[in-house]
Amino acid sequence: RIRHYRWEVKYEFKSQDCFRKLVITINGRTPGPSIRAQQGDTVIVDLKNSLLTENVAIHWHGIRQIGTPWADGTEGVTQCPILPGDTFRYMFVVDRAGTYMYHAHYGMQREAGLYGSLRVALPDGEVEPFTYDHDRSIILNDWYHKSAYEQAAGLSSVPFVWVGDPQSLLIQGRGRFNCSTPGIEAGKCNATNPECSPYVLTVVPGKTYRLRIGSLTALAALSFEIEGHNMTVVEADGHYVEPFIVKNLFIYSGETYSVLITANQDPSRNYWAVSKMVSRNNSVPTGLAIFNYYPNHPKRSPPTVPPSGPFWGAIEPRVNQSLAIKSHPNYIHPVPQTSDRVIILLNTQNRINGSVKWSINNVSFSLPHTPYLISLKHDLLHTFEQTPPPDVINGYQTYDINTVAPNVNATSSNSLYRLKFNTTVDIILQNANTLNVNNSETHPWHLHGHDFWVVGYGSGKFNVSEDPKRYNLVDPIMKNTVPVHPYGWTALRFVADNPGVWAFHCHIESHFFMGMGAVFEEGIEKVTKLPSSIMGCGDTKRFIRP
Ligand SMILES: O=C1O[C@H]([C@@H](O)CO)C(O)=C1O
Repeated sequence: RIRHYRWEVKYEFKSQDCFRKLVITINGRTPGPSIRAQQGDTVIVDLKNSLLTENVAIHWHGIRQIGTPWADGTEGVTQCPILPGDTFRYMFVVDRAGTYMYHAHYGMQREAGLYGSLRVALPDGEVEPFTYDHDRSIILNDWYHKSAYEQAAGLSSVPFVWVGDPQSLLIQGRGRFNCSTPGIEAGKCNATNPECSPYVLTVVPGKTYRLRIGSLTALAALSFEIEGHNMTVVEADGHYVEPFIVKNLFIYSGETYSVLITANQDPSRNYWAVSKMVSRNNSVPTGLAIFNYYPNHPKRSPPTVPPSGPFWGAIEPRVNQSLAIKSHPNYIHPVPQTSDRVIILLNTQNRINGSVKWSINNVSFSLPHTPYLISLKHDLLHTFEQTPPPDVINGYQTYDINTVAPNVNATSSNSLYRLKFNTTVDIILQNANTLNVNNSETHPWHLHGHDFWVVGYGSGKFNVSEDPKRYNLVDPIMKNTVPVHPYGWTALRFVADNPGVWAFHCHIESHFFMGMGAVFEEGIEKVTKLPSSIMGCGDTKRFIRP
């Protein structure tokens, strides 16, 4: 079946957290319309760019784009940006049921509000390995009052201006900013604006809800909980997990989970649903929604103080949750027991020409002006640097991940990794100290075009000969986004079997902007004729005939 959507993207003034600012909407909304499809459907989105003075591109997060690598929506990698006034057609097959998302993948537009959810149902006659009465989706986000431009300009200037903490946390597009904060321009903030009234999730006592939770934060790692209710985690990034129960769910930008919640508490009142920023010391107020027991009034505030959530700095519970996520025993995708290539990606914060950057193996990633997919398919190899980045950094064995590096300089490059088609690749994400003493951050890494097996996590420095012996090669979960915890490492395995060019990057918007990413090419010779609609920038203009 075909699911056809017509979207118009434009700037509008909105008050998501009571503070009025310019946001990017789809058909007047942020989050944008939810895409609902069934496994095997073809999704068509005709996207009209009405931003007037700004390009756009949308990425279908978690959709592997098998056979349609040009529809991945990653500006600079798989397509040229969509110009103002143009309408671009995204067309792709959703080949696997699960919980996915979409969002802008151009500059820092995602944090301007261009995102939404994409839910793929099972084919007729198939059932999930769990039961529930109702199915709901929410997206968690953080929210900044400064424009994406101001932030991007700050991040690329000397002296460097960091984006700082978000002003609020949104649950399904609604947050609360304290309008009495000193310095707020008169008329900019209105605490009674219905646009910022809390999101309400209404439940019927006794019923069980599948809540699909996604995070598209620009920066924040989150803990999500519903006061007084446990949650059973049953799905992660489109894969069934061996169910486990949590009181609070840690969720990183780019991840999705399904949890089951039974409305089994005192039905005479409402409860708070809370998102809290963790992993960085912060004073961002928690995001609040109302878990409304029918027939109580949906706007009635719960009689209790919202739960304050876990301590921001506790790493252990977050690592423990990562370790708890395993494949559901009846849905194991067997993982290859050996790999053909091991790439160790050392994550470092660096300084280049006086500005702060992030690098992988000392290479701070920058996008070329001509998208790789087109360059590689049409032999425009002069459009990016041909020396590939290293599989392991020189001196990795002796690199001290626990201190600020003695030499913090890195180089900037738009080179990419070329993978042999159908080979099995291990990626070790190795975390390290930042430019600040005693500091290492959490980075959620997202791979386009694939799911990978998460074969291991560890603390400290990855040991090339010993740690692989402890990999989970029995029932590892498959995901498309995974955290690397402070001072730790995360090991992934995937098969390079999807012809195309795929971004792999930290899903923190400013970190990718600062160079925290890489690109993989595989099977470019198997990619069929590229649609001319993705062309029009850089050296691709030569393919457009009058
Ligand atoms: O990339 C980052 O830069 C700042 C800080 O390290 C430098 O100001 C920060 O907290 C980041 O995550």
